[in-house]
Amino acid sequence: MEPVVAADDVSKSYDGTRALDGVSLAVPGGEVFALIGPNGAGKTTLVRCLTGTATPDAGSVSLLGESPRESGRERLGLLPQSFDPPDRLTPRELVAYYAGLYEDARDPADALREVGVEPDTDTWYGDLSGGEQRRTAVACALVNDPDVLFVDEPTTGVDPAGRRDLWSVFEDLADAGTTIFLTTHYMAEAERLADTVGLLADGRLVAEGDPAGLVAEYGGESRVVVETDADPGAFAESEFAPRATENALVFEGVPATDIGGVVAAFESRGLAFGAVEWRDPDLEDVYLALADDASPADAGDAEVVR
Ligand SMILES: Nc1ncnc2c1ncn2[C@@H]1O[C@H](COP(=O)(O)OP(=O)(O)OP(=O)(O)O)[C@@H](O)[C@H]1O
Repeated sequence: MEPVVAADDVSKSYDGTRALDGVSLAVPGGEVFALIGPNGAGKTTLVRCLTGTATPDAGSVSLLGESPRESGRERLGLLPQSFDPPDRLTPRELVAYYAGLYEDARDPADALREVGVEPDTDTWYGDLSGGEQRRTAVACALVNDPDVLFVDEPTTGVDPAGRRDLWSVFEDLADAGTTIFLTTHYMAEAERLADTVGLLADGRLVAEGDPAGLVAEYGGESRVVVETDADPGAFAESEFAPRATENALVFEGVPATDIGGVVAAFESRGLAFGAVEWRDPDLEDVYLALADDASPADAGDAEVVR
């Protein structure tokens, strides 16, 4: 079956900055694709190419089987990363404005309720909290009941409970057959929602696959994470070779039964430490392993993990 969203060897530069460098992907109908990657990796540029608001310098894109500029706008929902509507509109007025652009739109109040915004509020958009603004923006993107929905960082600025509410909204849409293309900096969001995750780094898709497959391939082993300021060098003469993160040391490959050994190693060295956690690797570990060392020189074609 023809993919709903497709990119074939897409490249795009801005004034000498190569934002996309030979990206290919295909999203089948009804799937959720999550694009992750560091700031400046090219995610928004890819979304813009796929939705027809930017034109690739090379390669081709298709949306619902057509050039994005030609595919009917009533079938597409788009929440751009920066959405800056007039401040002096209530959420209902704003969503009604978007509904008015389509022949057959949903009831604005229903769309607002779905994303958790009170449709009868008199508060202007400009006075809503950042999270309420983002939810209202999501309501604008889905008011035309699109077949394919692009959401560029939809939950940035939304509090954890609100984020989970929006995840349920996206899950319900996906269950009803909507194809969703999501970009996010929240790995838990990608892990929960996506059928397929693509990791973009320096304009190249360096890995692609289902979340569990990516974790199995790149996430490494289970690990003990110890909150501490201690230097990993303190363990040079030990059986452990920890790696430092911002506020912790990570002891990879240590089974749960050996937590005591790690704790004893801290105590015998007189090193201060806080919380001790044993956990399996997750998508964040994949991201840290791949996004950090991807460079244009060493990023080959995306390795597909299924
Ligand atoms: N309109 C533009 N003019 C010039 N450079 C641009 C433009 N849009 C993007 N870029 C550059 O292209 C690169 C990719 O940017 P892009 O916004 O696509 O990344 P991103 O992955 O979405 O980043 P973020 O996670 O910070 O939103 C960056 O180096 C950015 O500065």
